[in-house]
Amino acid sequence: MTVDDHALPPVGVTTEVGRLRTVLLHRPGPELTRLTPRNNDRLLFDGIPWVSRAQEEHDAFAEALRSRDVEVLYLADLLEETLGSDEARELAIGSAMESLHLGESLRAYLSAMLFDMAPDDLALSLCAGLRNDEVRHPSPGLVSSLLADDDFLIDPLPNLLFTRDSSVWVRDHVTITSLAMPARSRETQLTELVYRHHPRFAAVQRLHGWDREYVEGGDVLLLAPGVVAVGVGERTTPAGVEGLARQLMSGGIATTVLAVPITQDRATMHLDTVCTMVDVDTVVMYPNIADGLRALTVTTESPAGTPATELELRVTRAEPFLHAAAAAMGIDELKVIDTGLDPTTAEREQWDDGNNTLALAPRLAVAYERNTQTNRRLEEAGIEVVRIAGSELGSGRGGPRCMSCPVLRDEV
Ligand SMILES: NC(=[NH2+])NCCC[C@H](N)C(=O)O
Repeated sequence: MTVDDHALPPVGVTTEVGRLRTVLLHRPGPELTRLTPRNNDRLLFDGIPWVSRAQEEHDAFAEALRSRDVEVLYLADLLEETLGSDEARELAIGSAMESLHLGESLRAYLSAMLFDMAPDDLALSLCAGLRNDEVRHPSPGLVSSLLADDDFLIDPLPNLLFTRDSSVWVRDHVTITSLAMPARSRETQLTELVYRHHPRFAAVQRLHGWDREYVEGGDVLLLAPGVVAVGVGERTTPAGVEGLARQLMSGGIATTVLAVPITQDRATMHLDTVCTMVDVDTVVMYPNIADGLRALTVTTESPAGTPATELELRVTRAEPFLHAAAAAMGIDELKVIDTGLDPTTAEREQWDDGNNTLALAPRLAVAYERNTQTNRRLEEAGIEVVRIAGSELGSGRGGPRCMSCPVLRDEV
């Protein structure tokens, strides 16, 4: 099949705040029903969400975007469409069957069973997982007899909800990230599959990959065209930021990468849990860290086109993040909206993703309604806030930015 590139919908993102045109979301589905008090920590949820309410909240989020002319793509739809191809189906099943828990007989049986499934059922099994007692093996072998009924043969992926983390668009390239926590590592096998095999993305160039150094999308902030900040902490590793910087610079997609160390802590797992952009020169930032955040600036003298591994990188000493960012962006000052909150309120609202806003355009951002004080301060600073409910969605520790992967934004 040859693809006419011109017929494909446009893609590309150069900043955090250009008018949002197309976004990738994942409507929470049956994978959330897999969460129990015994597995929620391992699966990176802080509670057990009420699933139907989480879906209502998510539908309202999607509707808030659509009503502002944003095209909403759903990961499950793209995955199902992708799995129509035998090649994609084989790859998807092959990588889901790599788990060492399975053993040869069960692996062979399951692979055949999955291959016979219709694309929608297969997509469901890959996302919601498969339990031992859900497989009707006519003569259960050693492994399925020894495993408990409720052991997962394919682990569920409740964090698919946070589409921000599993891919990042930088200009017209898509970065397939590599997720650090075992509970999430399969997610990027699925995003890579979609970007590789779905006809909509047939002309798109991919960077990085699910099997490379850890880089998570929540750590990546497109400060300005060609200037990318990358948080380094619990998720993205030092080697991850170097790997990404090399590819962005080799491809001529970025000229400067700021590596931003963040505390290795659940509350600050990604840079976007403490800092997001709401205008071309303005961020909202968790006040308890605003002064302490630092950055190393990475640039290169090697010309674009130099192979990523051969690029000579120049790295500065760590300096205050706000200075480094402004210098890299070529502006006098990167403004911080001072939410002015007392440390306890700030800590509570940061935990509930108060700083995790999704810009729909300069000075227009989606935020969880529960963070009343942060939102009031944003409005006082002239930011229009689109409030959404997130009492259930937030139990996975992610806000509007985490739950969205922008695919197309206007340039600013
Ligand atoms: N970009 C983000 N801040 N994503 C939040 C991800 C939350 C998810 N439960 C995790 O722990 O991985």
